[in-house]
Amino acid sequence: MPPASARRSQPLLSVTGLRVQRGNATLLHDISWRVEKGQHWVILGANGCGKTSLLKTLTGYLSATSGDIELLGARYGEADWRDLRFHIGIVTSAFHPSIPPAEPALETVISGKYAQLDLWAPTTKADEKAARKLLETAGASHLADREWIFLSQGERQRILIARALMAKPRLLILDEPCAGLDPVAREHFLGFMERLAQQKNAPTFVLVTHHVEEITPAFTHALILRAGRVVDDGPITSTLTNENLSTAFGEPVKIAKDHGIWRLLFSQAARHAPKI
Ligand SMILES: Nc1ncnc2c1ncn2[C@@H]1O[C@H](COP(=O)(O)OP(=O)(O)OP(=O)(O)O)[C@@H](O)[C@H]1O
Repeated sequence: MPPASARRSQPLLSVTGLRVQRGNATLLHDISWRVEKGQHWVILGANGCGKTSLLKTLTGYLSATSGDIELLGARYGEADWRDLRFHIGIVTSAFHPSIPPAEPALETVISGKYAQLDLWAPTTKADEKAARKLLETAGASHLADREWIFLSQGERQRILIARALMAKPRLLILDEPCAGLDPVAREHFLGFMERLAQQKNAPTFVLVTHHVEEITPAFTHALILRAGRVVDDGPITSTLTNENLSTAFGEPVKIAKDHGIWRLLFSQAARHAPKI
């Protein structure tokens, strides 16, 4: 066993020289990224910058052309990615169509323990108890028996977070969790996410978004992407700069904090002369 000092320094996730190529298209170029325990990250970038490709590669749905990914010291390719995937919870609207419309929310949550969509395994009393507790954490106890088809967007996101937490992941990826939420539902959801991230023993959060307003105080670090490359990564205070965000979004922008909320300011010209 390595000495205690080495064990302490092992990152939760380490991505080195990751390149993903499909045909003539290079989706990700030489991505290196290191996530330590206790950090919470936001991945920011414009449409098409490679966020989804990175998430798919981390969760084993897209294979790397070259480079290394290590999760808790286990290297993809050497360890079975299906085992590694249990340590990564992911909440994405891409799952929505795979959830049986008549499945009650409680079962959707329980299915997370088995990393399964469309639960078929027999459930135990202990699973049910754990799922009810998570529904309570998500402020969704009242939805336990409600069928998926009837849940609102905001309710679905909470149920999917509770579902992801069922497997006790070390890393929880939230892929644009506020997409489709009205402004009030979004504020409530951000408050819920913030409380969850601040909890003792919370997994490390990775929030994927286009919107700096969604970066709540729990987030400590940012990875900024542009056209499949890292623009910058590191502590929020040094990465959320006018220069990095202007590069990321391909337009001069300014970043400011207003009553504790990050905002991106555009010049008037951006609205009146859209790029076509
Ligand atoms: N299998 C593929 N073959 C070729 N090109 C692909 C493939 N998958 C994705 N791409 C391209 O790679 C680029 C990055 O796509 P990706 O979905 O990762 O972007 P994104 O940052 O998630 O975008 P958005 O914010 O719009 O969801 C896009 O230009 C996309 O068209």
